Formats: sequence, structure tokens, C-alpha cells
Amino acid sequence: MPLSATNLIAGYGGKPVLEKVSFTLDDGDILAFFGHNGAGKSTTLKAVLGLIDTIDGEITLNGERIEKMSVDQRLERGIKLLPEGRGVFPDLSVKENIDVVDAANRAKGSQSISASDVYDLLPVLAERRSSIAGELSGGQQQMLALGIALLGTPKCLLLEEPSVGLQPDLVEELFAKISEVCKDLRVPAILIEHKIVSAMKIADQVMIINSGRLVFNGSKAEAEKIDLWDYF
Ligand SMILES: Nc1ncnc2c1ncn2[C@@H]1O[C@H](COP(=O)(O)OP(=O)(O)OP(=O)(O)O)[C@@H](O)[C@H]1O
Repeated sequence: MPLSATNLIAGYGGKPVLEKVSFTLDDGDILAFFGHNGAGKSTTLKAVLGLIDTIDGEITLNGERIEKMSVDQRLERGIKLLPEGRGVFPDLSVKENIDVVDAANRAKGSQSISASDVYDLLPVLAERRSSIAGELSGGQQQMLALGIALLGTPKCLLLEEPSVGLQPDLVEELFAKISEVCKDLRVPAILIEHKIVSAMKIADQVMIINSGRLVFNGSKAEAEKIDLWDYF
């Protein structure tokens, strides 16, 4: 499986927050990840990226065990985080934002997604190439953050509430784009969201976490048969 966690226990200062979290994601799958504030969603992403230590359990990316690797090693293997908030340099133009990261990736060697690929995938960025990032609409800034995350060789996207602060129509547009990109590039994504209805539209799998334990983990079809709110 491209990304999986098995009985993952992780937390802060050696104290567990996640209690045996397990999931598997196939190529291009979007895993919608729901739960109350403080339930453990961000902690899960931090454990996958290596920002916090895994206390026990396994994480694999494309068959390779990564739970003991440094953040840098995991980034090199293509784990890409779209952090909460706008992950862009606000004073730089769209092109400059993309070029900075593109140049850094090129300097490191192999990369499959270049600046021109990002403009093809996200045409709005090509149209706004010379605009100052901080002056773009919220939705466009998130598209830019997504574009930056895609540069290099993405193998897995970790999306932390990309819809925050966006109007409903822009949320739909952004999510449609996220779905298109994941399917086109065959890159799996974990999508942390509070906008459940919108996230469900692009989800292949659904997970609900409560106090560090997964209380639901199933396909979208299974999730549609139940009342998700019962699990919160
Ligand atoms: N840096 C930290 N040090 C210690 N405990 C933390 C830290 N960050 C989060 N926690 C704790 O871990 C638990 C899970 O928090 P987490 O941020 O993963 O929740 P979340 O589901 O992402 O919530 P939200 O939707 O508010 O972002 C909470 O009890 C929180 O207090």
C-alpha cells in the first residue's frame, strides 16, 4: 500500500495521544479524516511526517518503513504537508513562490512535478503568475499552497483543513481540484476537515477519531450508510 499505519501509538513527551491508529491508503485515495477539536487528527499527521516520535507501531510509505526516519528523510521520500493556514510567502509573487521551491527541488536532483507541470495542473496559478501571493483571494492562496506542495516528487499529501476561511463555492472548487490532482498523479491524501459534507464528496475512505482512538474507519460507501455524527 502507498501509505499505511499499523497500531500507531504516538504523542508528546513520551505520553501517548494516539492509541493504535491503523489505516491503509491506495494510490490516489483521499482519506477524509474527521473528529472533534483535540481528538488527534493533527497528531496523526505529525506522526506520519515525523514531527513527533512514534512510540510504537509502524508507518510504511510505498512498502518502506518510515516511522523511525527523520522529517528530512520523509520529505525526501515525497511526503508533502499542506499546513493549516496559508502556506505561501505573502510578499512574493505566485511565480516567485513557485520558483523558490522549484529551484530547491531541482538542486536536489530528481523531481517529477516541475513549475510548468503545476501551472498545467492548476491553471489559475498560470493566470495569476505575476500577482502578489498575499493579495490573492483565500481560495487562490490555497491553490498556490497546493501547487507548492505538489512540486518535486509527491508520494503522499497531508492536507490540514485547507478549507479554513474559504467561502463555500471556493471550498468546492478547491476540493474538486485536490481530487483531480490526486487521481491524475495517483497520489494518496489524508484530508483533515471540519466541513464534512464537502469533504465527503471527494473522499474514498473515511476515518473518525475520538480521544486518540479511531471510532470509524471505512470506505465512503460504508460511511454513507451510517450517521457519521453518531461517532463523534
Ligand atoms: N505540542 C503538544 N504538546 C502536548 N500535547 C499536545 C500538543 N499538540 C497537541 N496536543 C494534545 O494532543 C491531543 C490531540 O490534539 P490534536 O492537535 O492532534 O487534535 P486535532 O484533532 O488535530 O484538533 P483540531 O481540530 O483542534 O486541530 C490534544 O489533547 C492536544 O491537547
